[in-house]
Amino acid sequence: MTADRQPPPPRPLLPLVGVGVDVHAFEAGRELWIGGLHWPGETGLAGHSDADVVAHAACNALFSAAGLGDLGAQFGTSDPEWAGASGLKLLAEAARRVRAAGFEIGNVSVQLVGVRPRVGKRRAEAEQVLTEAAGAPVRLSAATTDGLGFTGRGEGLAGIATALVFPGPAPS
Ligand SMILES: Nc1ccn([C@@H]2O[C@H](COP(=O)(O)O)[C@@H](O)[C@H]2O)c(=O)n1
Ligand SMILES: C[C@@]1(CO)OP(=O)(O)OP(=O)(O)OC[C@H]1O
Repeated sequence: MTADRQPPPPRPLLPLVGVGVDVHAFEAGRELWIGGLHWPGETGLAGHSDADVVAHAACNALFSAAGLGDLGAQFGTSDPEWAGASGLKLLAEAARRVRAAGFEIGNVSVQLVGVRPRVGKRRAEAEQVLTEAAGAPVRLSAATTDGLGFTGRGEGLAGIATALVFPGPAPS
């Protein structure tokens, strides 16, 4: 059998988990977008897109679970389509690609690592827009790292996510 006639891989019988991380440095003069929300008065993050580390970590976790690589592989910085793109746009497109690859999405959980913004007071709002974008439940939590590391020093923010996907209906 030649390389281009390999049989398709067996369909997984169990749900598949994925992991995702994203980090961006603060950059003065940029707007801050986190969890699909604008945070007025907060310093923004440097990036080719809006640098929403929560949405990006969620995308990375979804791609990881579905075996689709990662954010950079799917949304290259050379593509003007993603210049300035919102995290919600990237998350909606990531979810679309995961479903197109034959998976249903169970849920995504994301933790923001950093001191500011304080996500607790806007958690419900962020979870709503992220869930709408993914078409599946997305939960958001946060931790400060107690002053340690680059997040503790206020140099940037990190997002860490897990995602669960499961095989969709078998193709007929
Ligand atoms: N950006 C953040 C960071 C934390 N929180 C909330 O504060 C709690 C305490 O944080 P620790 O790092 O000291 O554990 C945390 O559990 C969150 O509820 C937040 O809202 N936004
Ligand atoms: C999102 C993309 C594309 O606009 O750019 P950035 O906003 O810089 O974000 P990063 O987390 O470095 O992922 C790479 C790219 O996919």
